[in-house]
Amino acid sequence: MALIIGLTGGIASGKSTVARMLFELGLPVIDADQIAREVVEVGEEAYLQIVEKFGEEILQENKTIDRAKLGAVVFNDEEKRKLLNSIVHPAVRKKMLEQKEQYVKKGEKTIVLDIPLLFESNLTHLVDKVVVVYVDDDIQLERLMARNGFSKEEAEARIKAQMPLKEKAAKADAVINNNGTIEQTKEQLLTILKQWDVL
Ligand SMILES: CC(C)(COP(=O)(O)OP(=O)(O)OC[C@H]1O[C@@H](n2cnc3c(N)ncnc32)[C@H](O)[C@@H]1O)[C@@H](O)C(=O)NCCC(=O)NCCS
Ligand SMILES: Nc1ncnc2c1ncn2[C@@H]1O[C@H](COP(=O)(O)OP(=O)(O)OP(=O)(O)O)[C@@H](O)[C@H]1O
Repeated sequence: MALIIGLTGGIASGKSTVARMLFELGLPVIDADQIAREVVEVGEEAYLQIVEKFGEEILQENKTIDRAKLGAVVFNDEEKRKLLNSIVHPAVRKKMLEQKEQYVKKGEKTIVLDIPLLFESNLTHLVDKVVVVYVDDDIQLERLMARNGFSKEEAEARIKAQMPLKEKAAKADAVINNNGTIEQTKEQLLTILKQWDVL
């Protein structure tokens, strides 16, 4: 039986940073954000539904989805966010599980599912252990504004669309505190993996 690790956290808390470390350690990582991009490529079923429900105004000239525009809509309107989630999430879940099965068939002993909305979407049953990448509120806001060039309001709207990070940390099997340096984060990750006999 493979060990399935769910990697989650808040927006800009450092999930991708930790996912990269896991990948560099040789573990297969399945990235829900990446899959969420693939399932809305031009012509895909989810793409067609998004255009039908949100209108052509959320498209760029080359017909691909304008993610900044769609983000501005859904992170300021809960109903619209739920609508987008209901279109995108089933397709993401299906593809994630297919990829996981392929890794299981290949004989991988540990598989990581990087899922930002693991708790919000009630997907914890898909994993054996949950690691939450945690940062304090002020650092999260700062890093999100810096990385995406968002105003404080834009960044706060995105943070508010998720379960508070402290609540996620309380539900985790292990928490990585990513307030410090990348090196400190790596050390915490290695300790957890050793505890779980992954390394
Ligand atoms: C709204 C969209 C177009 C904005 O795209 P953008 O390129 O700006 O952001 P990106 O996809 O890289 O997401 C960045 C982060 O935002 C957060 N986030 C994304 N979607 C959501 C959501 N529906 N609810 C809460 N947080 C979200 C996650 O922490 C994610 O890691 C895009 O996020 C999207 O299609 N979201 C719906 C699908 C989804 O839930 N994806 C996340 C996990 S499957
Ligand atoms: N320990 C750290 N020290 C300084 N900067 C960091 C640290 N960890 C991550 N960052 C930076 O913070 C930002 C957010 O990190 P990252 O992209 O890994 O978060 P994420 O949780 O994957 O975000 P999202 O939910 O949006 O996908 C990035 O710009 C990253 O380079």
